[in-house]
Amino acid sequence: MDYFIGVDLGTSAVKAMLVSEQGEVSDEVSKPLSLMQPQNGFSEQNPEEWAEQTTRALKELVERFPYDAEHIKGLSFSGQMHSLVLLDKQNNVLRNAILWNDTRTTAQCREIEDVLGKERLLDITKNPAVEGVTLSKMLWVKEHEPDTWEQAATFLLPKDYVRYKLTGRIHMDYSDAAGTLLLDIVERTWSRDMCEAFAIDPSFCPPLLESTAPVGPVTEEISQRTGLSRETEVIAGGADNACGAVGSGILQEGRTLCSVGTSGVVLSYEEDGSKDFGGSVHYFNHAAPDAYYAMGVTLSAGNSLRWFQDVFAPGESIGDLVEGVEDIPSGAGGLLFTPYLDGERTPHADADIRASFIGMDSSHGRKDLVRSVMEGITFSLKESVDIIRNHGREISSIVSIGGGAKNEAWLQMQADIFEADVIKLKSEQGPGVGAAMLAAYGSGAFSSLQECSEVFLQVDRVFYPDEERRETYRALYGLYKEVYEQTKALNSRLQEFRT
Ligand SMILES: Nc1ncnc2c1ncn2[C@@H]1O[C@H](COP(=O)(O)OP(=O)(O)O)[C@@H](O)[C@H]1O
Ligand SMILES: O=C(CO)[C@@H](O)[C@H](O)COP(=O)(O)O
Repeated sequence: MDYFIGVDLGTSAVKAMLVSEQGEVSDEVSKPLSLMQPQNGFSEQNPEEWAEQTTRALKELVERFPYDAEHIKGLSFSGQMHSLVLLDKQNNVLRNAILWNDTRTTAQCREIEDVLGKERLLDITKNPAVEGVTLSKMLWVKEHEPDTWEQAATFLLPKDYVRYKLTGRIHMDYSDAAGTLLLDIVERTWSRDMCEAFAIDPSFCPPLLESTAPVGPVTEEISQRTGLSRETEVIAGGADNACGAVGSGILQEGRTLCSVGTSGVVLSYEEDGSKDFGGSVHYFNHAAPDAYYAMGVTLSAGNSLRWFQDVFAPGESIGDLVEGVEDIPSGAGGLLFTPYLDGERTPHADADIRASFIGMDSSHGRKDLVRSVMEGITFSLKESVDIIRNHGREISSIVSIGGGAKNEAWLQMQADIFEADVIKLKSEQGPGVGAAMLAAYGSGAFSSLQECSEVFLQVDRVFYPDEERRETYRALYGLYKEVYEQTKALNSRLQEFRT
């Protein structure tokens, strides 16, 4: 039997999964990644750690593989989006990567809008200038670390750097390039207008390819270190949300995805690049050929729960922390949480807003707070569902993936709040499964991703909205939305006290 490996380079961990040609996940390895937050709004990781932990994960997976490594026919990648890796002429890393959830670049976002005008920016890139996008991070380095910028010869995104370390070849696929704000997403070329406007030499941008394209074998050194065969096809891979979409069967119009990882996203398939969301959500190239998707992003989704566990339940697992939330009534006894721990992206592109608990009283226990964190994250994602619905998409069912989909009470909450059926697949690791599917299709095991999805993806359970809870949540959602407006000015005034 043939096997395929999907590597998902997330923010909290790199996960490698081995999937058989019949779509069975036969093994998984996860290696944690450290996050550096040296200052309020800053978020960085060391690219060498990504490469090292990925290599370790692959070595473990291959060591445990009971057959000859040549049975592993393909390997591909899914990676956290936008995070900037700068390389010098010898392809050495020049500084820590500035991550997708780093919000230091508000001034650079306004600069991008001022230079181009919002309309023209949307015409070219289809996306707004938000702190997450890679171009704003480049401009920050240019301004604040000119010596580093001077030495920079090219840039990569996280999984591209890992793939470079494994194969010795430099590329970027369209689905990830779309998140840089330098790609003309319809023409699928680096935008000459964007590069010229910000004095970025076209040679700085890596060669582009399809997510499904073969890039060559792993190097001899990596083959020695991991046990991987040099016969295994390495396939380019894609942005984690694009891979999540592949790994959840979001391969035709009308399909929608919700992911709760470190970030949270709601994403809907788009057949072409012609729809106009006016920059209210992202519009990116899919990892599936010739397709797109619209996507809203909650910056601190799973991260809000992880933060809560870190501060109030250190040493306990998130699984233990969320146990029993289903016994707490909807609305957590009048408690609302807004998940703006690191600012927000959709629907409020606001780096200064911060999180709140509203309505806390002495009857509330820890479980009430946990439920309200989960509800607040879900309300935030509902705002993205609404934007996509308001642009004419009917959303009656949503596939739910990411670490958050491990908890069934949360999936029920999603159904009640989104007012849609929520589908749980056999594996909640959409990006990893999607990367394995790209590996399988890209190495020739299937004639299309659709065909591959019919073999690889199986529904485990469907959660249906409950009428009574839906009504409760409708009322609470109205109040939730007011919290942003009511706390915005207060948060601006608190800014000077942040460290
Ligand atoms: N048992 C669980 N129940 C609910 N949520 C969970 C559980 N385990 C992890 N999570 C959530 O999933 C998040 C991690 O999801 P994951 O998809 O692995 O993220 P990433 O790809 O960003 O590394 C955590 O931050 C946490 O909030
Ligand atoms: O910034 C975005 C999407 O625009 C994030 O979704 C990142 O892609 C990180 O994803 P996770 O670590 O949460 O999977």
